[in-house]
Amino acid sequence: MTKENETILETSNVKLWYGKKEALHGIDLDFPKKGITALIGPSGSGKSTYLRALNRMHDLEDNVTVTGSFNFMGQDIYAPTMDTVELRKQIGMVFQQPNPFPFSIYDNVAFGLRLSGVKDKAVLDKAVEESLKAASIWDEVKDVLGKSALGLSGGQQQRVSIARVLATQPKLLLLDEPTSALDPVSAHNIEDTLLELRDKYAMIIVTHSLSQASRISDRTAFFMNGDLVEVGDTRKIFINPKKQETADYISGRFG
Ligand SMILES: Nc1ncnc2c1ncn2[C@@H]1O[C@H](COP(=O)(O)OP(=O)(O)OP(=O)(O)O)[C@@H](O)[C@H]1O
Repeated sequence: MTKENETILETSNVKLWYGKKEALHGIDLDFPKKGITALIGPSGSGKSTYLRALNRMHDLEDNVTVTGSFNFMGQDIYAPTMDTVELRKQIGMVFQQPNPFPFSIYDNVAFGLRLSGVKDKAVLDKAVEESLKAASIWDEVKDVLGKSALGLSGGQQQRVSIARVLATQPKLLLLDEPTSALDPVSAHNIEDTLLELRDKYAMIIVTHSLSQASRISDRTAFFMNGDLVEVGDTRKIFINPKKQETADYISGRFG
């Protein structure tokens, strides 16, 4: 099997500058087609900066320079011809704050498909139902699909945000601290949802919670000061890391 059959995304020598400040110093990191990779590390280590580079979120900011290679299933993410709207359908993002649009639950989930020109009600109905089921929130909202998503709890809003991303059939999900704004029960529900999705999707999650990383991720990458210190099987990183910095961070000696 070639490497491309096993990996969904290969990044190498990724550097990123905010103005003149170099925030990423040459990250080499690949991701398998299925399963969860957690990005951990102290505040300011570059986890979110790296994550946001993967679906070109930095294009929306001034004064950011990105270099390096980003091979997403044979496509160069930073190719000048890349359609970033299409890219973000394939590489969807879930943010720290649940961010439903001020529309009905149904319209939130159907949003991306309608943007792609899908008008057939039966197709939309099916996609909305399947996405809400996959995000483990169908039973809670199936009778109120016409109501505003803003009326839901934070945890429910976050699962609707996940459903909205899933509706466009992404290959890779980026999750930037998706539970840190939620109460513990809602956070636990999101973790369960991600575990349900891990056999179908590649997911990359930035988390400050080491216990969350150890509970849900298959692989863990440890970032520090804009460098990738080490990446490997989560159990190995937590039980027997190769690098002293990783061991110090895992054991709570800093960060
Ligand atoms: N928009 C920005 N402009 C300038 N510098 C930034 C910007 N965003 C992040 N940085 C800097 O880049 C570095 C990496 O930040 P980043 O947010 O990626 O770290 P992080 O590991 O995700 O941190 P946290 O865990 O606190 O979210 C930090 O030094 C940060 O101050």
